[in-house]
Amino acid sequence: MKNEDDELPAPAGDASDLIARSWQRCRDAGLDAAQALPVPATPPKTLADRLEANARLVAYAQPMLEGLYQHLARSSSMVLLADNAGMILRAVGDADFIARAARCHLQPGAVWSEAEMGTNAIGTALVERCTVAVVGREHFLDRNRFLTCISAPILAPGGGVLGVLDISGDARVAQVHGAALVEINAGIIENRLLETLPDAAVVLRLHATAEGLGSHLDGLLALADDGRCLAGNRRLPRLFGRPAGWSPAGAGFAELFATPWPALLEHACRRGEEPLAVRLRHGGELLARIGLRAGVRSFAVAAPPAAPARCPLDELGSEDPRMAEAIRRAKRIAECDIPLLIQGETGSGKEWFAQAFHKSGARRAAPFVAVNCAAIPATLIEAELFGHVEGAFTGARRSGARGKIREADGGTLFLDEIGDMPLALQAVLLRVLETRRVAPLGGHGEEPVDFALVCASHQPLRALVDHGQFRADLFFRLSGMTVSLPPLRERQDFDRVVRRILAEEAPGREPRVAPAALDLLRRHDWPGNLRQLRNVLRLAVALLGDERLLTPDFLPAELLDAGCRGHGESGLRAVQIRLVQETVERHGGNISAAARELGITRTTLYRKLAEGRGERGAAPDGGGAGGG
Ligand SMILES: Nc1ncnc2c1ncn2[C@@H]1O[C@H](COP(=O)(O)OP(=O)(O)OP(=O)(O)O)[C@@H](O)[C@H]1O
Repeated sequence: MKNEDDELPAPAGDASDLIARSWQRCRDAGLDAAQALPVPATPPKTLADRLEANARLVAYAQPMLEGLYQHLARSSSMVLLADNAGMILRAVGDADFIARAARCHLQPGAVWSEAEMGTNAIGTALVERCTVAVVGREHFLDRNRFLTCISAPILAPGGGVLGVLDISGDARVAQVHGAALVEINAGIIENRLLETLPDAAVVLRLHATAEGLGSHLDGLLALADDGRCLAGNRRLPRLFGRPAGWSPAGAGFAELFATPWPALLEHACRRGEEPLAVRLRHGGELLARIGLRAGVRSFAVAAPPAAPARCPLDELGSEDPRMAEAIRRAKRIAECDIPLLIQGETGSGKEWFAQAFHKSGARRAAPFVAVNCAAIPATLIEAELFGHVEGAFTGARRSGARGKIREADGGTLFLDEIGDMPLALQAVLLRVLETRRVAPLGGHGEEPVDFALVCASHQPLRALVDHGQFRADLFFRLSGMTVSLPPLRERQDFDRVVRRILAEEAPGREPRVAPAALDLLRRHDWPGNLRQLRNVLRLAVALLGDERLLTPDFLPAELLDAGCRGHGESGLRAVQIRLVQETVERHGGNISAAARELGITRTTLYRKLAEGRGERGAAPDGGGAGGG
């Protein structure tokens, strides 16, 4: 039988010093080409941590992974993203090849550094900091020789390597143009990271010719609002006649350009993205397209509102560990344009969370536009989101409509219950997210839009993807960062939540909550979560009038019945007893008055009091507090 290895490409004799250097490093490190596959050592938590630490990288790389894979589809290959330690973070590819690759741990969570896996494109690109192809038997470890891998490093805006973009495939299938593909796409990811740097107020795209401006060959320069240079992309040094690896970070605008900074801003404000010829300090001229970042668009005219003293996300109740974790994660990306997905039961505060997220970011001065995908008939969502021109369809508004996406331009679009969005529309939304352009129904042209995206769902979106009800590519696009809000019944800061809502509902006269009432509230299941709690407390405050003590009498009767279900009969009995004791106390020991108020007989009331004292023979009557 023919050995599969015989069909593999042999290492090109002088294939490269680069491969030879890598093999030497492997030998020096004591790696053995025949070594067995170790048991995977990475616990899933580590992968989750790395995904979180690299949230911006993952968010901007994901569309590139999918786009690249479309080029390669059905060619026994996959596209991978690894972090700067070589850990694979994401993989998109043929199901068959993914399964084969998993046999040598080429999968998310595995570390493909040279030290772990010998010469391989990911690990070797990280060491050599350049695009690397490792073909078949060029791999140091025997078990990896069925692969051909091509990787390009992804450089951080401020310098250093952030990660690696890789195409891996069957060594018998030639990866034509693979190196160019990974390199171009790595450059595009770098550009997106630079364009969205949280501190950048202005991003210049520079090119020597008008025809070349706007392509992936542009030099990019990110600047703060005072003209200080923050970072440049890998094409910038050549445009400024500097050596590769030169960084503009820290330089003032006037150190690089002879054109004055205010003139540049004025041009941007008056002429938008129309190219401007800018003079360089050391001679020569480049064409510049000036991008003013959303949220700071009007900074040349008026300063953007200052960030609030306390982060709005912190106001949501960070005393609960799960809320604190959700807040901590969201705060990490609040200043960047990474899509946030909020999962949580109905009424658990997803929209409030989204609003606080918006107010915590650079777009806080721009609109927050919410769309509930479950509340709009499927036939109308498209017009609602994308807008329509006059008479685009029967029933269309005569004047047309801008559509929610264009209303959110510059700000944040919140898509609630995204899981309910029809599949056909998911494809349209994906296109808008990819192109950042929107075409109103019945119109001819597309318009550019710029918004941060926050989505929410009470259904686990991942499960919808697994059942084919939600597009996987859209899911990855939406979930740059996912946070889960705990249901109210599981919140450890329940008492504080009650007090906070009471303070909001009865400002200046916050009532005290009697222990029995708090007990009742704590025991309830709260299927409607914060919304339901607020409604219950709002009603209680209305009934209280001038009274200052919120007792169980002010709570809806069904709270007692429904809420205690599932807590067992003894729990129910304890609540009933506490309720009876409190009522008697409030009536100064007047049993008849208390029984009248509770709607039970005096005998039942005595029995409850006896039960409370732990006296024998006090049988429960089995009814609710109002029975007897
Ligand atoms: N952090 C909070 N503190 C106090 N009350 C809150 C908080 N968050 C939400 N609420 C209350 O709960 C109500 C519902 O909140 P929200 O609309 O954000 O929930 P949701 O999870 O988006 O609900 P749905 O799943 O039905 O869309 C709000 O109107 C508000 O009264």
